[in-house]
Amino acid sequence: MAKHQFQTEVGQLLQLMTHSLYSNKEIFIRELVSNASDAIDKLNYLKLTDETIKAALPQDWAGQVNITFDEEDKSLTIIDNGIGMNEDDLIASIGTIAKSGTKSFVEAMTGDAKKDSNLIGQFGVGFYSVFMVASHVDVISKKAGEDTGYKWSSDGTGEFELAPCIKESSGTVIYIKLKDEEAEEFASKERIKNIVGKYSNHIAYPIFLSYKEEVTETLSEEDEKAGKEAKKTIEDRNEKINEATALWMQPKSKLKDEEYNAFYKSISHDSTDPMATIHTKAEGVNEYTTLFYIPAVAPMDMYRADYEPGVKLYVKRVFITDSEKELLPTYLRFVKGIIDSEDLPLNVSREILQENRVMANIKQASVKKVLNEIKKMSKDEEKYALFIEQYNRALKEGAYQDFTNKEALLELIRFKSSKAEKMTSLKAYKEAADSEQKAIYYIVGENENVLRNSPLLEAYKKNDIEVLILDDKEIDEIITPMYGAYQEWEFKDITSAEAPKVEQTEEEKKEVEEKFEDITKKIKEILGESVSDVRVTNRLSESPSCVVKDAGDAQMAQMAQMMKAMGQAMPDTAPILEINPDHEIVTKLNGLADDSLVSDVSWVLLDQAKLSEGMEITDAVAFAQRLNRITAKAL
Ligand SMILES: Nc1ncnc2c1ncn2[C@@H]1O[C@H](COP(=O)(O)OP(=O)(O)OP(=O)(O)O)[C@@H](O)[C@H]1O
Repeated sequence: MAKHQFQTEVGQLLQLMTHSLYSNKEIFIRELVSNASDAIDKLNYLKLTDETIKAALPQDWAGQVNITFDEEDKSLTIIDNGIGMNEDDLIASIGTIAKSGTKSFVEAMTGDAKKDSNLIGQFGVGFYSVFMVASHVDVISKKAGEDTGYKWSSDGTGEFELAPCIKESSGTVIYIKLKDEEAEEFASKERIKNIVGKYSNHIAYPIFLSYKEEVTETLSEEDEKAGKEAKKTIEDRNEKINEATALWMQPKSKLKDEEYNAFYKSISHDSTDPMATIHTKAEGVNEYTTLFYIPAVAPMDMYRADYEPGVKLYVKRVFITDSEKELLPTYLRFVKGIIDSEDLPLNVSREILQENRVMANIKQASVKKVLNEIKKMSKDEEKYALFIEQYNRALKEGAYQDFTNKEALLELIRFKSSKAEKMTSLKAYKEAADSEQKAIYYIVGENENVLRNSPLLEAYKKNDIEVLILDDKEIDEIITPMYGAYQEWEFKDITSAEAPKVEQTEEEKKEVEEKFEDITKKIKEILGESVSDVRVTNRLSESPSCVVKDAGDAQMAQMAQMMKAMGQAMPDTAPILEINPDHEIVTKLNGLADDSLVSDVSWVLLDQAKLSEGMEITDAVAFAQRLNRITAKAL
C-alpha cells in the first residue's frame, strides 16, 4: 500500500479540522452529500454525451445517494453512484488543495484554533470537514469507464494511503469512523434525517437512509388473551429522506426562506445565510429558470485571478458545467446559483456557449435581474450599507466594464463625500448641487483622513461644492476617469481640474500674477525638476500651497498606474506647485532678500503640500533640516 504525504496546506487544514472546536460540525454531511450530488451530476452528463459510458451503465441507472450508520462500529457511510475517482483524481482532489478559495482560507488561518474555527463557519471547506468528526476515513472509489477501484485511507494526520481495490460499480463509498465523542450524535437515524432535511432536502437526487429497526409482531386479540409474547425481529429499512426535486424548479410560492437558504449552503459551501435570493422563471422566446444568491460576505477568492465561478449551468435539469466564467459578467462573480435552460442543446460546448444567442439572452436578462434586486436593496439604507461594504468595488468594476448597464451601476455605487458622514449616491450628489454646477468633483487617494483635509478641498468648501472622497486608490484612480459622465455630468479630478468659480475678474487675476511673477520664477528655479510649474492660485484659503496635476498629467498618471499593475515602471510626472497669494508665508516670501531662506521656504512649501495631500516626499531629512533652520531664524 503506497503512502503519500499531504500537500503542506492540506496538512494545515487537517490539523485545524481534527482539533476543531467548531460548533457546527454537522456540516460535514452537507459537504459530503453535495460532493456526491456533484459526482452524479457529472455522470448524468456523460451518460448523455458519451456512448461508451452510457453502454457501461446499467439500463436503469439512476443517480442516488445512500447513507448507512452502525452504532456499534461507531461509523457512518455515504455512498454515491456518480462519476467516481481514479488514482490520479484521488491524489489531486483529496491530497492537494486545488480550489483557490480554499487556499485563501488556509492563508487566512492564524494558528489560533478558536479564531480559525470561526473561519470554518464563514467558509465551507469541502471534503476535509469530515475530519472534524472522524478518527479515520476510507474513500473507496471507481471512476466510470475504468476497471480498477482505489481505496484512499487516512486518519487526518500527515499522510494518506492509496491502493487498488475491487469495486463493482462506479461511484464512491466514504466510510467514516467517528471519534468516540462524536459517535452517539452522528451514528443516529434521527440526527442524520434531521441534518439531511435541513441542508440537502432539495438536491436533485434521492438520498436513502438504510438502517435496522426492531419490529414487534402485532398479536391477534386471541393470542394476546392467551398471553402469547409478541416476537421481535430486526428488519432492514431503506427510507428516502429528502424531497429529491431540484429546488429551482419548485414554484416560488411553495418555497420557504429556510429552504432557499439551505440550498444556498449546499451549493456554495458557505455557512452563512445569503444576503439576497433571486428566483426567476422565464417563459416566452426562451424558457429558463435562474436562481441566484448574493452571499452575505464576498467570496474569499473574489479578487484572485483564479477565482471559482459561482454559477452552475443546467440544461433541462442536467448539470452541464460549473467552470464557465462567462455565464455572468466578471464583475458579478460574487453571485452564486443556477441557470437551467430548456432551449440549449445538452452537448453544448464552451465555444458554442460563448456565441450562443440563447445564452446571451439569458445572461443579459440575468444581469438585469441581479441589478434590479440590488436596486431594491438600496431602498433600505441600513441593509444596503452591508451590501456596499462587500460589493462597492464590484459595482465600480461594472460601471466601467458593462456599457449597457453603466447608468444603473453608477447609480448603485456609493461614495464618501466631503459634505456628509454617510455615503452618498450620484443621484443625491446631483440633486444637492447648485444649479450652476455641471460636473462631479472627486479626489482620489489612499487615506480618507488625508483626503478630507487636503488643501485642494478648500476652494470647494468655500464655494459649497461637494467633492467625492475616493479612498480605494487601487481601483478608483484607474476606473473613475473611465466612467466618462453620469447624466451628462463629467467626473473631474480636483487635483487636475480648474479651481471652481471664485469672485475674481480676469484683470484682478492678472494683477496678482504680475505681482508674484518674480517669486514664482525664483521658486521654480530653486525647485528645478521637482516641479513642472509654479503658479499663484485662487483655490486656497487656509493653506499656503498645494500641488496639482495638469489634465494631461492625469492621463499620464493613469497610464503609469496601469503600467505599474503590469509590473512595469514609469517615472512619475512632476506636479505643479500652486501658491496662495493671500497667505502670510507667500506674501512675506515675495521680495525677501535672504536667498538661503527663500530656498528653504520654497522647498518647505513643496514638501508640506505633498505631505498634506498624502504623497511621499523625496528627502525627509532635508525637509527637517530646512524646518529647523527656518524655526531658528524665527525665534
Ligand atoms: N463523492 C465524490 N465523487 C467524485 N468526486 C469527488 C467526491 N467527493 C469529492 N470529490 C472530488 O474531490 C474534489 C474536492 O472535494 P472538496 O469537497 O474538498 O471540494 P469542493 O469544494 O467540493 O469542490 P467543488 O466545489 O468542485 O465541489 C471535488 O471537487 C471532486 O472533484
